[in-house]
Amino acid sequence: MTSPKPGEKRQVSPTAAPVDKKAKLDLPSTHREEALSNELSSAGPSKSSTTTKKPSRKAVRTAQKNRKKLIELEPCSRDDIYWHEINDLLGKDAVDEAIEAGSDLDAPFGFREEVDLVISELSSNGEGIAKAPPDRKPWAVIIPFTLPGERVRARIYRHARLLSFADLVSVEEPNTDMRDMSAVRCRYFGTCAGCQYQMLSYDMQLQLKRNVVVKAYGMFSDLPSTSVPPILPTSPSPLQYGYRTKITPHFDTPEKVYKKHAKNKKLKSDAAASENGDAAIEVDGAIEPKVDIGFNQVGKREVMDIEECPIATPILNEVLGPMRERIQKNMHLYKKGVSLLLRDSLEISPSQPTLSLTPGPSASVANTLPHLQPTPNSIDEMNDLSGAFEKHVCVTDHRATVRERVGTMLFDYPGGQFFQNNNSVLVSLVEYVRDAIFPAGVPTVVSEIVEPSATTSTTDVPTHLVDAYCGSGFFSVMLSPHFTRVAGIELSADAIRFATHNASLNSLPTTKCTFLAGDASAIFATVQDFPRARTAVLIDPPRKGCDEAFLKQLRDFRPEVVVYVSCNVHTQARDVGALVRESKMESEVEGKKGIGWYRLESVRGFDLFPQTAHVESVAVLRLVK
Ligand SMILES: C[S@@+](CC[C@H](N)C(=O)[O-])C[C@H]1O[C@@H](n2cnc3c(N)ncnc32)[C@H](O)[C@@H]1O
Repeated sequence: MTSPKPGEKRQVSPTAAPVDKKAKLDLPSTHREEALSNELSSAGPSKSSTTTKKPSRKAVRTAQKNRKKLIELEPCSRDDIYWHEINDLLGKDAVDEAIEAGSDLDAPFGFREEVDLVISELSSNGEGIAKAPPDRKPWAVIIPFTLPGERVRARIYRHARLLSFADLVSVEEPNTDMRDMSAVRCRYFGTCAGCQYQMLSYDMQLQLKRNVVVKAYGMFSDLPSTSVPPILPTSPSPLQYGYRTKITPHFDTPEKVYKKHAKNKKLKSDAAASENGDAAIEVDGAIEPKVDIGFNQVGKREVMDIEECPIATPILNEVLGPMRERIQKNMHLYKKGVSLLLRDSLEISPSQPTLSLTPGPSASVANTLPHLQPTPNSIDEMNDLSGAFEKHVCVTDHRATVRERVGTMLFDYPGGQFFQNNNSVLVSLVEYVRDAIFPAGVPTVVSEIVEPSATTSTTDVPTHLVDAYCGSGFFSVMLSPHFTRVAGIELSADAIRFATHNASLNSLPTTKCTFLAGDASAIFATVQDFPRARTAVLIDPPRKGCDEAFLKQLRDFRPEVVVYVSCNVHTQARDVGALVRESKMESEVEGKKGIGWYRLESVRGFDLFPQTAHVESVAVLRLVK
């Protein structure tokens, strides 16, 4: 038996024994999932079945579901990435052996056991990975905030397949070439799940992100190494703190917190307060207990109370404090937990044209606090333009209109919709995409619609742009000066309304940019009049990447150049690999030899998320004949 590919199914006996989670939790040094896996591996009618109560169907189903969850991984998901990394770290033989023996879910650690480990490498998810000590069976451990070569003490809290997760207790021997704790700016670093890399120099962060791109193409593209060009150095973000234009702090259901507090503290006034479904009391003018409002704690579902986030823009931090106080005072009014929205916006003056969802407020009114700060699209622009100082406000309403400036263009979009989160890097990102589409140099700005003749050769520069997954038209509008026609498609009808509005906000001719609400694959039917040899297709899908239907339509359309932008380099590598392979196979079919295939020309990471392990990736594919 060989180690299964991610997502490959393993049979689970329908007679698997039931799991009494509570009882297993009480076992000393035994973790819930370890207990679960032990139960499951003893599947089959038990010898003592005459004395043991028959498991209920529900219990069997739950046990099977839990096992399945640990084994059948969503391809390219976080867990699937770990699985690939573990296979590399432990070696195929060890993995196959454990699967063969059926011990791939039996962890060699107890729940909350503390172990000394040496970190072997960094996972693409940002944590250190260590091998279990030599006196244990081959197993891997994931520990956040650790670096390769470090000797650390860690406390195990969860198991998966051939893998355990642990909290970092202490770094016994730090990697002093990499770790610089004086660089850390956030007091919650090491506990908050938001940032992974504050202890690293920025150059080191960029190097690590390049490694993630390299590994992603190795793990998921399924291309020979000769088909993957050397991954380019990661493009830096001009701002490394104070860049994030959107944050979503949240809090849990207050009632739960009150009940827990009441139970723990046994407050005298609990009974009275509980009668109102509210165990909060006023102590010296302050509401007790305070509900934590902030971000998730690393490795836990618990929310941490965080009053400031140094990667967020200044206006968001200014608003966060008073907002938290207001909510805390009125916490008893909340029946459920809430995810708050704070979005950095330029103030929209009442005289300026804008669009909003229903009659909701825009960035000119309500829920905003003004703040003067430079618009950090480019340092040159900031220095050169006298109007570079614009008023920033914080939008907290999902339906309110947010405005951002990128270079010379303005964008409006609803607060709850997608927009790139790091404004400071967007001009360089667009310029990179533009230069990839026009490798011989950017043509003079195209101001009029001049349809190319039908006899154009493939060496002609692109004149048409398809913007798939276009959101509120960011790439369409930014790149429109270089094309005669632009067509965008996007699932969200609201985003499409804003894309159309953004074209007019930036005075683009109405005939130049057209936007369609629908599934991305529907775009190709609407651009049949676009000359394929002079069309560039830009793809910027959500994290899950493109589906088969879209990739098939794209190959059928066969544009001259494809630029694939993604916040998930793993699904990007998968899709790019498929595009290269399938297009090559198609081009080798008798009678189709002239259609050409896609060569992966370049891949480069962009750092849209400094201090975190995330990386945006831009892949460029060109049709070769
Ligand atoms: C990463 S965002 C990119 C948005 C835009 N390119 C930008 O830079 O602002 C991905 C977008 O794809 C949209 N989307 C998701 N699934 C889609 C689908 N099947 N077809 C078209 N658009 C889709 C989402 O609504 C989201 O706006």
